[in-house]
Amino acid sequence: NTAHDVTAFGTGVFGDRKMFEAQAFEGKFRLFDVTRGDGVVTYDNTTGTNLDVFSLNKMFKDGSAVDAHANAQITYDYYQDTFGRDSVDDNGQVLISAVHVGNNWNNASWNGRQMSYGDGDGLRFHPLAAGLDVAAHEMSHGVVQHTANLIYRGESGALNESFADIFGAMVDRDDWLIGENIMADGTLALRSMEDPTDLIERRTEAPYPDHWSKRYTGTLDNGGVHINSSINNKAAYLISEGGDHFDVAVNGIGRDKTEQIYYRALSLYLTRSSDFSMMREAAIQAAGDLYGSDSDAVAAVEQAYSAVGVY
Ligand SMILES: CCCCC[C@H](S)C(=O)N[C@@H](Cc1ccccc1)C(=O)N[C@@H](C)C(=O)O
Ligand SMILES: [Zn+2]
Repeated sequence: NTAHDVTAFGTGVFGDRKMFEAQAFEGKFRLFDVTRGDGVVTYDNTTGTNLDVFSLNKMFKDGSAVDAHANAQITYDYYQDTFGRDSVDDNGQVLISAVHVGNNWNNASWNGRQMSYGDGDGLRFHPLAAGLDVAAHEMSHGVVQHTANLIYRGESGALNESFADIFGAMVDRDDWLIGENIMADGTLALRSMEDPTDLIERRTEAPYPDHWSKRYTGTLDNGGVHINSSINNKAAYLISEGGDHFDVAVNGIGRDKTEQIYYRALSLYLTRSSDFSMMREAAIQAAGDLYGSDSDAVAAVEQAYSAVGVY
């Protein structure tokens, strides 16, 4: 009685019904998708044993498990379809998600091996697994780890966080907001790439920075990795959508070219200690490789980084 792929069904955190690949094994069904790489698997951390989110029929009722599993599949497919990348390591590594981690934990993480999702406290966050951009954010940390492996501190750490947000917004493609569907406190989102200053960052109680001159230089948050990420997020937004920012006009080139430029910069040119200035150079080089050194893409990258004060 070998395991085999089945189409299963479930209800997400917000009651949305969805369909996804799971596995039939020994008369039960479990959230192990054998059709993507070496697998996409989701388990319930409260009972602690791997693969144990199962159902006696093809209906799964744990909303966080359903959302985490479906969102991991969507994000796996994004990297495969957009860049030809097979999972976080480009070698099919099993994509593992754990749900119900911690006690009403208001966060989600990538720990070097797996994605973990908290349930949120219902005041700040709803269960974080419900956010497609959360799954894409966390899986993208895995991609960063297997490429530039940017040190998670200071400017390289802010780039690490920014790449997680950039690809998060490219997977959850209908806006430039991060966490917009899981906020329980009435705020617009956790972060905005379109206008970072729309939102107050809780550690500094100041608007997120949208220019290098406004960068955080303190020691909180590993030197502001979730704060200064907004400077690079704004540059990515401007490259794609264009706009006037601090009297610099940027002519946007769209999401498709923008995601290719960032993926190439991340996977070919950036290193562990790269800073914002090196990010500018890597993106110019990647844009030139892809679209020509005198292309609109190169011009957009130069304009966007100048607009946020990075040279
Ligand atoms: C172990 C501690 C957590 C490490 C930071 C993780 S990678 C992270 O950045 N998590 C995201 C979660 C997220 C993503 C998208 C949308 C909403 C929430 C994050 O931004 N966490 C914020 C709350 C933070 O840690 O400040
Ligand atoms: Zn992160």
